[in-house]
Amino acid sequence: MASEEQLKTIEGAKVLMVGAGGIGCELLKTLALSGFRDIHIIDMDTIEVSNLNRQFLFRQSHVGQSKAKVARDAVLKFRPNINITPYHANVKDPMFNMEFFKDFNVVLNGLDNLDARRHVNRLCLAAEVPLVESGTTGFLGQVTVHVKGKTECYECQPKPTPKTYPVCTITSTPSKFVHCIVWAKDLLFAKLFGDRTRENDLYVRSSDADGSVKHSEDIFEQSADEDLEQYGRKIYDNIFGHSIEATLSNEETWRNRNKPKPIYIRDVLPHKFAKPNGSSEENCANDDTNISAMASLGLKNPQDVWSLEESTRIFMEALRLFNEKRKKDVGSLIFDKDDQLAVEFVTAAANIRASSFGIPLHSLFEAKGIAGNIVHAVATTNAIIAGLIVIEAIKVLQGDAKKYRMTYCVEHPLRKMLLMPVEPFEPNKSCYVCSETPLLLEVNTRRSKLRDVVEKIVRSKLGMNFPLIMQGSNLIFEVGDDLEEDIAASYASNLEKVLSELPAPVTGGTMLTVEDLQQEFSCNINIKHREEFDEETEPDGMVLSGWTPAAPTEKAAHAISNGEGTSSAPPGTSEAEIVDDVEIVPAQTDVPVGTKRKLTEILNSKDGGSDDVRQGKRAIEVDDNGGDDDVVLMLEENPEKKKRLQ
Ligand SMILES: Nc1ncnc2c1ncn2[C@@H]1O[C@H](COP(=O)(O)OP(=O)(O)OP(=O)(O)O)[C@@H](O)[C@H]1O
Ligand SMILES: [Zn+2]
Repeated sequence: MASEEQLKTIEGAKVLMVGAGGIGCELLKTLALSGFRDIHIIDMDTIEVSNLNRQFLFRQSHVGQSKAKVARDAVLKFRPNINITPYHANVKDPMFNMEFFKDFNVVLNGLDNLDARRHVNRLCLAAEVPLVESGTTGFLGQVTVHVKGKTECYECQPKPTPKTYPVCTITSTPSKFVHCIVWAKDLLFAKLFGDRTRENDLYVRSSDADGSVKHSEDIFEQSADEDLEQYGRKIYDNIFGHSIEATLSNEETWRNRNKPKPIYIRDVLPHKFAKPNGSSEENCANDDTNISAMASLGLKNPQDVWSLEESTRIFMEALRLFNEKRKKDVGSLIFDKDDQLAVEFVTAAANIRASSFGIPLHSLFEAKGIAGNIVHAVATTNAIIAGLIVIEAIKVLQGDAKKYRMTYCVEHPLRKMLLMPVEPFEPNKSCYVCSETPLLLEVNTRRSKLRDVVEKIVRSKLGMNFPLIMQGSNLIFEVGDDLEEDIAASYASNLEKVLSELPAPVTGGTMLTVEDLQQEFSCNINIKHREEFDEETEPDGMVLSGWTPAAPTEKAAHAISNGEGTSSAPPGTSEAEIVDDVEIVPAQTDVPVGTKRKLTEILNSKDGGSDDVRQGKRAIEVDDNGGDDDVVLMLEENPEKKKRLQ
């Protein structure tokens, strides 16, 4: 229960929530029930069926409607006298500018992507409004507090880039199911149904009539004398048969690996693959996203693992359906985890490849999770996180800086849950966002074009949407709808010039100023000329640095991926092991049962004692503030140990 003083603060506060999804629904409900009376919500999405299992403010009848608006209506039903203002819009829209942000006492994020989080962080810094940031990944989650000048900003700690795999593992030597999924989704699916003019590492071979193998790109084209079944069989044999055969010819590759087995369709489906009788196509053909190869083959349970024959049938049927029912999309499709037919095709192709490489097969449900980079959301984690957001918001509104906590919800290797509150970190002095520290860009100024810097650095690494680039007082590039024609043309021509040949040349020693007026954000980049870059480790052909995390031994925060490397992981996890996008956090303590220790002591303890913890021999209570009520408990063997969570 809130104290009277807290209630007064709560009732007078104007709060902005960004995101009305899994965390957002919980948060809006908790805010309303805690007494908040003036809440604004921005969400750009409409409700999807897949949201209904956890976004409890939404019902089947709301599918297709604005999340922000429906969330408002649902909460007003039980709190009719409060003000909730919904915006069905992207938080990056220009209307949500610094002036808009300034109007709020606190901003609460319930987002799911790095881009939007960075954008909100920058506007909160510019408007000097405190931000309570959050994220969840399955059982993991965190709430962090960002107050300009007092605590670190959301970008003070570098975020990890999403996990990538070496191309050769994907194209030639997969050893895990995820490698097969990446191959099926990013190479095969893209090649067959996406933009064929794009570079694609799928290396395929086609056999001549006489059986010899020749390299051929055009096997992906259906030739005039082929029907769809022949076309499908040709592709199947090439990617699962001939190309495997070809990689086997390189003995060296297989010296220490299990050799894959080529698969030819005649051995799996010897007879013509007739269109199934009584298929349910009629029932589902109206909506593209409902067209399903599983439905037309009568396979119902997404949790079943298909046999090689079933995967082969799905592969052929999905290929047919794309070409017959979704012909208009073919050539421009991008894999989408909510596109049923795309998921079916990718699952089937990944499983056929997995069969070939002796990798365990997976169900469509599992494959979809891997392909969509999905860690299935846990409603309870969202509810816990929403509660913690409100607790921090109240502290922020009361200006109770000493009590701010960043709280991490950790799934321990033993699958015991741990809530871990830590004092927020100070701003990182080398953060290019909240301090004025310049960045350093090593680049070959005689080879790289301005376009490379804009795309690879300014947009991608710095997350700017409307960048403006200056060399000294010379404007060399700007994005905007209202540019005069001749200026727009000169910027367009600058993009194609190498840096050293720009009208205001950019060479070693030059300092660039990069601004995003919409984000009210600007930073400086010192340029250092470098001739060579390592293709493997520096694929961008340029390296941005000068922005380092705060020293890990003091207070370290890392990031657990949430969708796109978005959320943060607990302190003391600097050696966290990243396994398929989820960080596994090593246990870090050696404390006798029942002992209370300050969190910093525990995090700094060298010997770790983590084996004991992993084996369930100890119970640890972490009290970060000698009796403060932010107490965390990890229970091992003895389940009746004290439980006190906030
Ligand atoms: N730039 C943005 N502007 C406004 N809202 C955004 C922006 N980016 C993300 N969101 C919203 O943040 C919410 C995040 O919620 P959540 O993580 O539960 O994702 P979801 O899309 O609802 O579910 P899932 O991705 O798991 O299917 C979404 O409702 C999404 O629309
Ligand atoms: Zn910062």
